[in-house]
Amino acid sequence: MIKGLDIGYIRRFLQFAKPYKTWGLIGVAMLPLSIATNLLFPWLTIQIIDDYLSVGEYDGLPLLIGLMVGVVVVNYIADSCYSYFLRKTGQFTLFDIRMVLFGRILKLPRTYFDRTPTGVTLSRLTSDLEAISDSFVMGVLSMVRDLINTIALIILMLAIDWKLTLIVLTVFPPVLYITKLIRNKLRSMYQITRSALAKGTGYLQECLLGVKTVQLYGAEEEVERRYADYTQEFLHAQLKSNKYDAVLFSVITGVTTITIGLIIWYGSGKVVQEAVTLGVLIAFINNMEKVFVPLRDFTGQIAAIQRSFAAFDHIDELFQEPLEEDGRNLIGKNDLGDRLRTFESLEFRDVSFRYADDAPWVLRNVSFKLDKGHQLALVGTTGSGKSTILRLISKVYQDYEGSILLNGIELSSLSIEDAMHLFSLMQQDVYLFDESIAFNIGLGKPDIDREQIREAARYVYADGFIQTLPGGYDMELDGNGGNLSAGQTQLISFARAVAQGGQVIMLDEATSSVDSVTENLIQRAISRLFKDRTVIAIAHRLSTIRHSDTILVLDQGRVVEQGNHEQLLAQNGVYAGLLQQADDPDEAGEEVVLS
Ligand SMILES: Nc1ncnc2c1ncn2[C@@H]1O[C@H](COP(=O)(O)OP(=O)(O)OP(=O)(O)O)[C@@H](O)[C@H]1O
Repeated sequence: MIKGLDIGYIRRFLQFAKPYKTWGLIGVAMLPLSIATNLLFPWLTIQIIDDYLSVGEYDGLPLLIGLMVGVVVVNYIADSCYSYFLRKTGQFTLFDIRMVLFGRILKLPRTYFDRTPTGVTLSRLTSDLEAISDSFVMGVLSMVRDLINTIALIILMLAIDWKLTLIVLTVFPPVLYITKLIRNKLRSMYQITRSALAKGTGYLQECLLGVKTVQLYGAEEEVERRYADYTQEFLHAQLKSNKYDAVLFSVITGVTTITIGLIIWYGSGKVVQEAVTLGVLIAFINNMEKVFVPLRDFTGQIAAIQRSFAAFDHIDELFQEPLEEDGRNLIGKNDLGDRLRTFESLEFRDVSFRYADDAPWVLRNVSFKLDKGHQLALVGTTGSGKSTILRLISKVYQDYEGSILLNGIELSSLSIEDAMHLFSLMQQDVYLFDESIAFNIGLGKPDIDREQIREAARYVYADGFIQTLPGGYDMELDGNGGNLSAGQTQLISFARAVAQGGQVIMLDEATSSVDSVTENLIQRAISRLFKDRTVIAIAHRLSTIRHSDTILVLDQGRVVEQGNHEQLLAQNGVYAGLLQQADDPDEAGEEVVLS
């Protein structure tokens, strides 16, 4: 009956529902009560009319009417509890699924994010889970209740008067057929509505992200026109489905009225012949709505449940997506002991890497060694592989060839947590949260207190400008640090790296130009780091790297030169060439930009 039903999905879903099974069972227990009271109502109607009102007997009538009120109240309570407890079970289950899924997403490898647009992952956690909640949980709940109620009601009607019931049943097949036809139309309309909405939302997201560019280039009208196209498509699909909905509603109302007419026509003749009692006739008329409305909703519920299978499928894909550390043979904490307490050395031995199996090699046989207290600068033209080296050290990508040894231990056999506490990264494209400056430096870690945050800021010469901002360290940032200058953003990123306490600083120096005062602070901060710390830097300015112990010159993923500033100048090779390109091969060229 339900195409594409996969019991596996449901079983996995039910695993999550296990902790809430008591609520689920209470909800299910309400079902017999709801059905029993639903059936008692027509039965009592017949008793009241035939045994009391028709024969003018009033003794005991108040008791029956009281019973009827009681039945209605119990039916109402049973129905409410059924929905309440089962929905509650569903909501808690979905909450758990959402949290587990989010935790999983955070642990997915970078390659997943490279090949999956953000919007897709976002819709898994939002619209897909909503679809399960709305279409599956609600669809199944109402379908099960309606189905059992309708069948029970028809059995009762058959038991009371099978001929009258046959009149009702003959109307069933054409009603089901017409409903199915209209539902099919509705389904395709819903699909168009959803895809129009998804396209419109995607476009909206893109526009909001790029709103500054839109305003800068005066592209508002064009963007508005395109958005209007998407929104109109959505509106038209909605209007059409509205029309079919209205038709379906009228058909069912019309069929119910016609059936009631037929029952009155046939039944009243039988009442005159005393073959059917008046009570039975009234009870039948009374029940028509209860039979036809679920019939109207039935095909819709099936469609909703089918829709939810697509969502189950999507969510299941995320559950099947291998995690970063799945299948890797990691060294346990006990075996590791103290070997990673302090940084001693990092060595690349013949490391080659490409971003995908069918992608070109980005690093080829790269070898170098960085010892504690030393500085390594990575230099090379754009796309030569500098950032890739930092990404491999940060374990953002893991499937390298060759060997990367951290304190002599293969990096791929270490968990991110064990390896990365030794490193702090100062990124070019730093992300600042919509929180205070203090939060952004300490990243909300409870073991970093306010004094340590200030100390880190002082160390990188950021304290001065932070003090002058309104609210100082408590100033709230917004829009990824939109209320700070590019240079200030860099300094906060430096303070963040220092506050995180990594023993090796990985610096990806920004190329963006900033005002000369801030530039000066940035250069002083970098010089201080180069003097005090172990550093691996992608540096663009000669002033940054000339005092490094080792400069690694990369060209198309290969190390073409290696040595200190003087040695490389003496070689008069690529490094010297890069300096010449930067127009100032001279030692005095403090502001020379290398790439
Ligand atoms: N996520 C990725 N997927 C596929 N290829 C990538 C990815 N990131 C980088 N590359 C490719 O790898 C090569 C090296 O890139 P990388 O970012 O390491 O260069 P870079 O030397 O740091 O350049 P720049 O100085 O411009 O930042 C480039 O050809 C780039 O196109």
